[in-house]
Amino acid sequence: MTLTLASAASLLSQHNLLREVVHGDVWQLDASGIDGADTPFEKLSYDTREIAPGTLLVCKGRFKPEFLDGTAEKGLAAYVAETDLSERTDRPGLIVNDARKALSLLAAEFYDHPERELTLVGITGTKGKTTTAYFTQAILNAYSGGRCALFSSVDNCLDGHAYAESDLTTPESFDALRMMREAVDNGMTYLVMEVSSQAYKVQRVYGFTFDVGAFLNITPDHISPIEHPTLEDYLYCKRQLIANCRKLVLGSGCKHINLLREDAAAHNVPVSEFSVFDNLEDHYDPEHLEDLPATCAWAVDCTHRAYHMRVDGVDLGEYTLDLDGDFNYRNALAAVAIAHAAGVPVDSEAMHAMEHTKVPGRMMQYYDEGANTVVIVDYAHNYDSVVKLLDYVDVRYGEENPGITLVTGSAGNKALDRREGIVQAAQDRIMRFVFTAEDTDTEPYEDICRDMANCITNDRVKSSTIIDRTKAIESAVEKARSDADRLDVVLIIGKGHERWIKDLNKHVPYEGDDCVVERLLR
Ligand SMILES: CC(=O)N[C@H]1[C@@H](OP(=O)(O)OP(=O)(O)OC[C@H]2O[C@@H](n3ccc(=O)[nH]c3=O)[C@H](O)[C@@H]2O)O[C@H](CO)[C@@H](O)[C@@H]1O[C@H](C)C(=O)N[C@@H](C)C(=O)N[C@H](CCC(=O)O)C(=O)O
Ligand SMILES: Nc1ncnc2c1ncn2[C@@H]1O[C@H](COP(=O)(O)OP(=O)(O)OP(=O)(O)O)[C@@H](O)[C@H]1O
Repeated sequence: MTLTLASAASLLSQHNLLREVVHGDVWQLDASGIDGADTPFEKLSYDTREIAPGTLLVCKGRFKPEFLDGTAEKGLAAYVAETDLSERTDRPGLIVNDARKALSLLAAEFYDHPERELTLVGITGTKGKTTTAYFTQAILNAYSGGRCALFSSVDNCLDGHAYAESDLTTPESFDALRMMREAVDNGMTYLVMEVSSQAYKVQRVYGFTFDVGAFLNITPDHISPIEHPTLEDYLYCKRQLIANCRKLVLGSGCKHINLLREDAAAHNVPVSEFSVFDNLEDHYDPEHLEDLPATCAWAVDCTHRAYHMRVDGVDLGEYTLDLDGDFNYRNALAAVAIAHAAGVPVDSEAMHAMEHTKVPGRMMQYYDEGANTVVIVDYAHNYDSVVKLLDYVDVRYGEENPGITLVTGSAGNKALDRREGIVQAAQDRIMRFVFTAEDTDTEPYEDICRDMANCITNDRVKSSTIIDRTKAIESAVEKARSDADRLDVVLIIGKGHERWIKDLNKHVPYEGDDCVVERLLR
């Protein structure tokens, strides 16, 4: 479909976004009288640095009028903005109530609605989005012969098998639609994407309807001046996925679950809830398994190395994942329920496809038997995920009473609640903290580590700060290996497989937690 000034004005008007069309001193509702109003735009962009001849520019967010200087020479055809920018450009402007919503609608039109050619799966939740998205993609790929694309906070995949590092958990709407078009042109029929609360806050998924939406869980996170002012706002944004999906897969036990059910009922969205039990006998009579929830999983034995799964009342048998942790079995059950809601029959072999899926930087375990040491590199970085990680250590290694060291930092300038959360989750269960650098913007690493150390209230736990992350890991691992009499578990969290650390919000090259550990244990 071609996008012109006249058709863009008409689309924005239909969605009650258009205030007026400005061209010099002339302000009007009808764009058709403007020279070139029916000439197709060659390009759509939200960045002046990307302008080429025939570009329609959408000015959004913290856009500055001076960015327009010199854009006429580069080929700016017209712009969309929330204010009249005629003082900086003689190009016509579509003045709108919400430029981010406009960007999403215009991009869908510009790329000829690729979202309509894909079965769209959107996954939200505080924790488990990436893992569940990878698991779901594995099932849908197995079912469709490799026709499932993925947008995740780790990587994007537009052809079912090649992965490229991503910037955001949920891409900007324009980028999402551009990549969807590429995915469709590559023959993809499914897209699994993570949907962050920010995505709804800043309209990155405006106008999208997900064939299946999944709401995994909600725990405090992402509360800061640049994300969400309150937990209520965080949850409110996440809840928008329910209003914008056709079927909902919902994690039972979610806080405020009644509100989430009400959301689904208010929007006529059918709900499939899933539950996970550590120990089935504590909850159900093994003689009456017909009483079980339709979609659930339970640990096969006390080692939790395998789970039994049941979906929509059908027994799927035992699952053993390549990724340890009860939480990953919960993510796996979510993926199976999502795939079923997306049309995969419960008895399809594809339902087992995620058993050998690994997710970069999640639950990577290393053993040094000679030194009686286990090292785990994981992406836990808030209260709940650290609790869950320590629960796993307890189930797997608890009998050996290990000495646990936690190597952790926390994000600078945002998600401020994580600092206290991580310390509180761990301080009564570990031997030692090593505080270190994690991604920051302007806030110094030293201040973040000091903040975390100041949250310690248990005076039995040891702590030290080594800002250089490589050195922090080296020190923690070497210390653990020096004492072979007792089992040591070193948990290195918050960066996963990332090969950079952000300073001043810019990527600074970094060896990677997993690579440091592999080098040390070689
Ligand atoms: C708060 C927020 O959503 N910010 C995002 C947003 O910023 P923005 O629109 O204000 O953009 P900006 O960078 O200030 O610039 C304003 C506009 O001027 C344009 N520009 C800029 C310079 C220039 O010379 N010319 C020009 O036209 C920019 O392209 C932009 O369109 O748009 C940018 C790209 O369009 C995003 O990169 C940026 O995300 C920031 C970096 C970010 O990190 N956001 C985090 C909080 C986030 O979204 N996280 C969630 C969460 C994750 C989770 O659950 O783990 C996520 O989905 O990733
Ligand atoms: N279902 C879950 N419940 C609680 N914690 C989980 C769950 N799944 C994973 N985790 C923990 O959270 C970490 C991040 O997992 P994952 O990347 O899948 O979640 P995410 O929602 O994408 O996270 P984020 O938005 O913070 O990047 C894992 O390394 C693990 O420690």
